[in-house]
Amino acid sequence: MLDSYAREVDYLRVSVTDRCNLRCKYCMPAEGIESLGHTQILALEEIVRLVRVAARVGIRKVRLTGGEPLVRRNITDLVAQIAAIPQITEIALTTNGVLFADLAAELKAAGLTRVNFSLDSLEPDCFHYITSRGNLIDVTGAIAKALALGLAPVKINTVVMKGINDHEILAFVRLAKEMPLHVRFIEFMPVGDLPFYQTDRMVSVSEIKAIIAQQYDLYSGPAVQGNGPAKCYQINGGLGSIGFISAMSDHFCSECNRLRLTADGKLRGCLFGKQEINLKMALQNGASDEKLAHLFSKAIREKPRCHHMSEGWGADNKRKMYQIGG
Ligand SMILES: Nc1nc2c(ncn2[C@@H]2O[C@H](COP(=O)(O)OP(=O)(O)OP(=O)(O)O)[C@@H](O)[C@H]2O)c(=O)[nH]1
Ligand SMILES: C[S@@+](CC[C@H](N)C(=O)[O-])C[C@H]1O[C@@H](n2cnc3c(N)ncnc32)[C@H](O)[C@@H]1O
Ligand code: SF4
Ligand code: SF4
Repeated sequence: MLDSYAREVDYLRVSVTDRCNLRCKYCMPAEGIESLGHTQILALEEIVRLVRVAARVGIRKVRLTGGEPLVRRNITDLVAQIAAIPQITEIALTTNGVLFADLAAELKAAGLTRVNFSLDSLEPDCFHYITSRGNLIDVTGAIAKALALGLAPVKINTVVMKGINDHEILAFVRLAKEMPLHVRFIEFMPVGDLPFYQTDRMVSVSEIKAIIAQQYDLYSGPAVQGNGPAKCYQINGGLGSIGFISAMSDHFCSECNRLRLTADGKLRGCLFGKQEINLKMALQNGASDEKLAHLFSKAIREKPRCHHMSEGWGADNKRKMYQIGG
């Protein structure tokens, strides 16, 4: 379905949980997180019903995210049930990878199409520092497993932070050159009013490109399969590719194609907007599929033209990235 700015909205990002087994400094504080209770989050059957209804208004691609989607119990059943909805042509996952290796084969058998991994450092100590508790080897093992299972294209999301991991930019490019991995450098966004965010920790895409240009020529090539905002480039002789997600310096809102469903059942037209439609409440009040479809259409019609992130997150905006589904 087209929104008010003639953008085709066919992509739904579903946050299946606000919980996570890591504490990446750019996303969650290390201590003091209060998770939603079981009764507050959408049941798996409710998620499946909402995706089925969303398909009626034109949603064709679904991405499971969070929090960490793989900490949600019975996630494989959810994948299988969404994959069984005839209009849904793609079901993808964004994960930190920690639990992926053990679940990979069953997720693929259930119908998972592809997977994006968050990986911000290739150095064990730096990785542990950024994630507050993670082991790099779990994630590299998970990535190897995804490649072995042919869940291609396998993408890597790397949030670049000045003085933290910006010295590894060229190492990530080398990784994308030597392996069939699609590394996307992401600008650090001030999502969720986090104390760790500082304007001078953000490294812009143009700064990242200047560092890469010291050693590599990037050139435009065939687009990598995807529905997201990354701009993709090839490396001479490379097996993978490099992408840039310039959420801050050059936002991509004019091409936005997505809605977001939060773990507690709120439908959002924009990652940064404050407007939400309470689908959990509608479900509890016995809403029919027609009524729910109407609410999805309303979210699409009222999708904002673009974000206003430079104005800050707003003290009244209590939402965090891990609650919205990054
Ligand atoms: N500003 C903004 N950033 C987004 C949006 N969607 C994704 N991002 C950023 O892009 C990163 C990568 O997103 P992924 O979850 O891997 O999904 P994707 O890029 O849509 O996936 P592909 O379909 O593989 O292109 C996220 O972590 C966010 O930082 C969005 O709608 N707005
Ligand atoms: C919130 S996580 C959820 C999925 C999963 N736990 C993971 O880490 O891939 C989704 C994505 O959001 C990104 N993200 C979180 N906080 C961010 C921030 N402040 N700026 C930019 N990207 C951020 C992460 O890098 C990750 O790729
Ligand atoms: S980015 Fe993903 S893995 Fe890291 S804390 Fe946020 S939800 Fe967890
Ligand atoms: S900031 Fe909002 S409008 Fe812009 S791309 Fe992200 S979700 Fe879409």
